[in-house]
Amino acid sequence: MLGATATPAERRRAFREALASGRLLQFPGAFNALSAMLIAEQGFDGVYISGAVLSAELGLPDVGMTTATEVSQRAATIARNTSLPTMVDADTGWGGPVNVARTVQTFEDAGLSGLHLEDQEDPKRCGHLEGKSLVSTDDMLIRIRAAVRGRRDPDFVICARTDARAVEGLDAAIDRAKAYVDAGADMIFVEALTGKADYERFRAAVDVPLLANMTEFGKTPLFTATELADLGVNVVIYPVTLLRLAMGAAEAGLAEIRSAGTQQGVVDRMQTRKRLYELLGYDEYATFDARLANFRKEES
Ligand SMILES: C[C@](O)(C(=O)O)[C@H](CC(=O)O)C(=O)O
Ligand SMILES: [Mg+2]
Repeated sequence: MLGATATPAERRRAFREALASGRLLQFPGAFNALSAMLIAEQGFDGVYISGAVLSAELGLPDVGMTTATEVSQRAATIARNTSLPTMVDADTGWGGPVNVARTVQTFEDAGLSGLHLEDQEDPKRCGHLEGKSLVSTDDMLIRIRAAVRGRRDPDFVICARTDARAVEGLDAAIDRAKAYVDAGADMIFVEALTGKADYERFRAAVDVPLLANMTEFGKTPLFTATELADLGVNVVIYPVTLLRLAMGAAEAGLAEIRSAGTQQGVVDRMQTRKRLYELLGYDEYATFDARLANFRKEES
């Protein structure tokens, strides 16, 4: 009830401890607070907050048009409603070094547990599309150092994403990742790898936690959790999965109403009112304030 029971500091500590355990942590992407609550209820390790999803939610392509304020407000709403650690996509950090430092502080204040910054040039794009261009390694090091300087809670995780695999090749991507770690990155997001051999090379070369992106319709095969754990990956995100599932169901439902003139045929695919109320914890609110108890008569 009333959102997270753990403080942001406790969640950051828990995230650090979970990372140190070496086991694979699964972070599905939440498209709103309610989906984050579902992720927690289903026993996942954390919640990912995707730039692609937030831009789509605003009706925009994922090309860096969102503002730090828009993302932090939405991220804060999600973080407030889960006791799990939350990782947010900070794209290219929204500007130069001082902006990046401020971005880190904004996300700390928003209750997040960590963020990732990528080495693309603006306008950035989805890491699985063609035509990406990167900033130089030196410029990315400036970004990372600025993020580290801005951080006030040492448990806040600063993850550096490299998009270099698809642009400069595997060796260059590994060299960049090592330099990013030397500059203070706590974790490396290895974007758009093409197979297990790529992960093996990264794992052997880099000794901080690795994050794998299991986005659908991209360059990376959809490896299972067991496969990723065997590769030594520490965090796996499923960034857009819930949005894609929900939008697929919404499209089918709208088509059904248009063709049948009623939603009756798709009611059995819906989350029921009862499940929604369970997830939102209506009963706990009713216990907190007896005047709310009459909500409980709904059974379907
Ligand atoms: C992880 C990602 O940065 C995101 O914003 O969720 C995207 C996901 C996607 O577009 O499928 C990415 O660039 O991989
Ligand atoms: Mg993104």
